[in-house]
Amino acid sequence: MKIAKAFRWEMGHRLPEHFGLCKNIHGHSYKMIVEFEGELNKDQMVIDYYDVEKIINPIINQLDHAFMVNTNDKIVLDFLEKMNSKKVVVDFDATAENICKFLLSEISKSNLPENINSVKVRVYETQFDYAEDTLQLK
Ligand SMILES: Nc1nc2c(c(=O)[nH]1)N=C([C@H](O)[C@H](O)COP(=O)(O)OP(=O)(O)OP(=O)(O)O)CN2
Repeated sequence: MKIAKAFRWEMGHRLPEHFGLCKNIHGHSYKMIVEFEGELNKDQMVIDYYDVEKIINPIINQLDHAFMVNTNDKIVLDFLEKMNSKKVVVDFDATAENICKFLLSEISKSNLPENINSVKVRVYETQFDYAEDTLQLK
């Protein structure tokens, strides 16, 4: 059985090596759908939506109104530091694919209930495109 919940956040990024417009500093209204798959627990739930929020909200709060910057992108990193601007420094370019991996890695740090077999995240960068990845726990 699966349950899912959607989350939104605003975040800036750029893809420094991109051939097109994405190399520019810009932002997106990101949307993530997180799915938990597993057996029903004693409360007849895969996981309570309240508990999903407890796991996901702190991760989203890190990202919301921040700029996700690759640690190698020294010009932007320097600018953000001088501006004392909210940032998430990562060791990858902020593609939708890598943001999925990042989110799954953050989710895996929380104490997930024993009955959960897998977690899937789907990240929409725009209304029309998304990346998706799954963390298999069992
Ligand atoms: N596989 C991926 N391709 C692209 C990514 C990505 O993360 N993974 N990212 C970008 C850019 O960040 C870009 O901002 C989003 O691209 P795009 O869908 O083209 O967005 P637009 O709003 O410009 O879309 P329009 O169709 O022009 O309205 C690019 N590729």
